[in-house]
Amino acid sequence: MVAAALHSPLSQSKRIVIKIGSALLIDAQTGTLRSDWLSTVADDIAGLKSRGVDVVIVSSGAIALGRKRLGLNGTLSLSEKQACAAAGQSELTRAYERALEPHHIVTAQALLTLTDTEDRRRWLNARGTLQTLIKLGAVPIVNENDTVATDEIRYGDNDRLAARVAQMLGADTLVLLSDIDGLYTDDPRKNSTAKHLPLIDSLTPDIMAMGGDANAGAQVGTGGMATKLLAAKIAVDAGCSMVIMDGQAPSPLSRLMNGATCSVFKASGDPAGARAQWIMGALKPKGTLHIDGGAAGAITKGSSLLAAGITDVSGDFVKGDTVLVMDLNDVEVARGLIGYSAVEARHIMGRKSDEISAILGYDNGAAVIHRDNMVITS
Ligand SMILES: Nc1ncnc2c1ncn2[C@@H]1O[C@H](COP(=O)(O)OP(=O)(O)O)[C@@H](O)[C@H]1O
Ligand SMILES: N[C@@H](CCC(=O)OP(=O)(O)O)C(=O)O
Repeated sequence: MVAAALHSPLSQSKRIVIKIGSALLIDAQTGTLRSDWLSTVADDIAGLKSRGVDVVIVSSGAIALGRKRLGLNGTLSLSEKQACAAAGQSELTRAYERALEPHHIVTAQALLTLTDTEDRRRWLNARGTLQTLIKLGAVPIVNENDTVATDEIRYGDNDRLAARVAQMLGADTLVLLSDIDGLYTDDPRKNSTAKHLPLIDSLTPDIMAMGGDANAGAQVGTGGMATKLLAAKIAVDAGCSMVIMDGQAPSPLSRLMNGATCSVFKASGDPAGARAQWIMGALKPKGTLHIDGGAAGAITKGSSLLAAGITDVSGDFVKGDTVLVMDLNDVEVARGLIGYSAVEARHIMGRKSDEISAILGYDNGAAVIHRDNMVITS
């Protein structure tokens, strides 16, 4: 059972993404899974969930496990890595299932590509699936979809994928379990005078330079410290604190709760604020929805926007685009990421949510704009 120490980086967390690197899961000598260690992680996860914390795992290890199963040694080509990932992924998922089953926790495999986290239509789909799994009490086990992820369109490391998942889900904490207890001023395996940094308030160019080259130090996995710093940038900008700790010994999350040495990268703001800024700033509106007085009242009180309150649709947009929401006097009330295309929105405007599937032949959910994807601007 995990009990939160007052000043632990996890003490205030409500939603945590935990990234587990290959070096922790797989024994470097034998290439086999460290299942005893994994069951202590499962105990920690069960403790967190019993306190009401949402937990999502991003786990590497498919390539390392598949390499052993397929009997491949030495440097691998990209297609060999992809083949190993395909052969190892089922074993990886099974390992989490076995570890969490005794706690009656359901696991769910989610394989994502770079495009799924960058293209907003796919982003909304992935987010919807993961949010639903969390709501149902399951623990999603995320990895990169290596089968389709070629060099140009792949992360290649799960540090940044984990940060994108944290951003997508509005997590407040991202924990990278690594083979090192945090960020040092230089690679401590090469420079014995390197100093440990317990708290990083700002990702200055000096800090970013401390990671050196990607792949430095990595024996079993990929990435080194450089990709962890890139992940930190994504996470803190999304209002999510990031922790790097040495996860090699058993019960890493309990140890973190009890004050284990780590590096904490402080979030700038909170996830809701960062998301609002993202919707308002970075994304150019592609269309406008006009809504009636009842809908304007409902969304300003925090409800999602339903089709029934929409009176007019203009512009040409697809699912995931930003649209403006105007009242009947042409005053902007809100803007947000829409769950339907312009064509679909024109078909369903003014209609009841339970009519959507009969009108379109499918249903992307009752919310034309979900409250989590909308900023009230009036
Ligand atoms: N400034 C630094 N601080 C800490 N570790 C560093 C630094 N620069 C490079 N490294 C190396 O990065 C390694 C961690 O990366 P990696 O092995 O890829 O971890 P993981 O498998 O958890 O993704 C460390 O073992 C260390 O050798
Ligand atoms: N998708 C790959 C991830 C590779 C990777 O990021 O490894 P690591 O540096 O150990 O986190 C796999 O499952 O092997």
